Amino acid sequence: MVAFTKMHGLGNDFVVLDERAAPLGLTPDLARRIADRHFGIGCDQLISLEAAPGADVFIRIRNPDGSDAGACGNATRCVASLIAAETGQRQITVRTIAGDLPCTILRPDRVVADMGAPRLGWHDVPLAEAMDTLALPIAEAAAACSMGNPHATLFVDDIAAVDIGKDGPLLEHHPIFPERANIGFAQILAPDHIRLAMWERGAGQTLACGSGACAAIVNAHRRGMTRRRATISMPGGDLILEWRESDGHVLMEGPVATAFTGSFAL
Ligand SMILES: N[C@H](CCC[C@H](N)C(=O)O)C(=O)O
Repeated sequence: MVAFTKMHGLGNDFVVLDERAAPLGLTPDLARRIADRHFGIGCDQLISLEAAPGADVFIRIRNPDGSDAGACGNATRCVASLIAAETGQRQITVRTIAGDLPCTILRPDRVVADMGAPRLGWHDVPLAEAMDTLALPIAEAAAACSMGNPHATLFVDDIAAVDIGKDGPLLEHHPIFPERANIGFAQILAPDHIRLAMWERGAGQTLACGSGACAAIVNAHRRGMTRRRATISMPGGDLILEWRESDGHVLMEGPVATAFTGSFAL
């Protein structure tokens, strides 16, 4: 039997598997089956912990469609809290394929993750051809950046008027995004408050997305719509984001929770 921990950040939920001692031999098909909410355990992302010399842990991030992701803000905070509970450390470095992310444990259920610096060039996202990442030709007000994974933020007047289940998948698969993209619909409520709804690449609509919240503050500030620090309210709750002026890193503060633990036969 394989033990798992079911965690979430703002309802963005994860099956966390510990592969530090030995790999489980997961394949995209197995990942899809574990992530299935009816025939499996169910989650927005499947997270594998792996040993990481020089960091506290490496996380491999898989979507419910079996694809890999380079970043996951909510899982980064969740895993940091898990490792902190094991080690008693207050500072945890979570390694991802996109880099090392230093995390600070504020409380057992509240973590700040340094998500690193966004990448703002069209080829970084990536986009299909050279263009201004602040003005994508897919909507009136749309901007893109990479947080280690591709994000587009569409600024809308009223999120309630958006048909996310229709527009989300169309934009995720738009030819402008050769690796697809995570799509955020953002409504500016105040210079320090953004409402955000997410359509995630490979996962669909989720209650929250940490890297999407990072992209929202970066893109909103670049467009002159917000300050560098804001509360991002998503259906699952609030994150506090700061795009730090001194080094350009994005800091994300928010809650983490363990829902339950269990085991299953692979
Ligand atoms: N939920 C995650 C992001 C998952 C991104 C994934 N859907 C991708 O393909 O990049 C977060 O909290 O940042």
